[in-house]
Amino acid sequence: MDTIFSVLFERPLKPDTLVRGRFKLNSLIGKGSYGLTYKAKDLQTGSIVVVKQLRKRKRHKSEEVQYFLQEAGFLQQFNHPSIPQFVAAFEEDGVPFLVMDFIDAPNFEELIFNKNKVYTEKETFLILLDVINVVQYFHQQGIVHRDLRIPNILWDGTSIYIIDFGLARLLGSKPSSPRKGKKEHPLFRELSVRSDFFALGHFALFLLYSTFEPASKKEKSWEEELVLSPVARQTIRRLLQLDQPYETITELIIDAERVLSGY
Ligand SMILES: Nc1ncnc2c1ncn2[C@@H]1O[C@H](COP(=O)(O)OP(=O)(O)OP(=O)(O)O)[C@@H](O)[C@H]1O
Repeated sequence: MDTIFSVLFERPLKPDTLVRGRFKLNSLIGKGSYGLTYKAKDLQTGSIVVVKQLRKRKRHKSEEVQYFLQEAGFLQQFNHPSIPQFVAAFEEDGVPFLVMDFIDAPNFEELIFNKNKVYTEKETFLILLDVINVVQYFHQQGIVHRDLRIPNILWDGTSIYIIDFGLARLLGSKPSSPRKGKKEHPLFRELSVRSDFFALGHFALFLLYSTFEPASKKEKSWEEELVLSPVARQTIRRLLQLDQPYETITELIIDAERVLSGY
């Protein structure tokens, strides 16, 4: 039986644990509030996979289990080279697991802050356009990601990947309870395509700021600090909903292409 202690201080499964007689765990790669994530080997196919395990304290909350299964359902439904391929979803000893392909690419948080990569306006908009094409794929299926942050967007130098559909929702579904203890701008979690556009505005700013060298200690706004072409600035203003927000992704694609046509 689970004690309160074992639920609150859940230990990750040990390396070499065999889950479902098929997935051999290698290392723990993430410990979020919702689950534990491992890199593992699929002994059936020989591929490297990611195994997500829902946390004990979430297993008794039907809403959390439902969202965990929903993430599995979305991955199963998707068939896109830039989204991890679904491998399996199952329960073992009452614990829900989700398995997907491992994507061997760094995310933009690592690229910018650990590898000190820098992105010009042109590079930023080329990458942004690739991200937008993937976002368009799931928006067309009525799904919003709601967590398009730099750790969830990966880049192997050639291709973009979007991971972590844990907060993704169907447009028109019932909003879930706000995440406890998380201070976040309400626009990030809005159940509309605008929340993904808002996040893409921040994503673009992270890339653009990689070239920024502060000239003074005084903090200024991004519009004062970054040297951008007028159309790039306008696109970001609309993504951040400082000007008329984009209603559809097609309008956004047109503007991103306009930025690139200036080069
Ligand atoms: N399919 C995948 N391929 C490669 N790495 C992945 C994949 N899915 C997740 N990861 C990596 O595993 C780690 C854990 O990811 P996870 O989605 O569980 O979220 P988290 O960031 O730990 O938690 P939270 O989203 O709750 O803050 C992250 O470093 C993420 O980059």
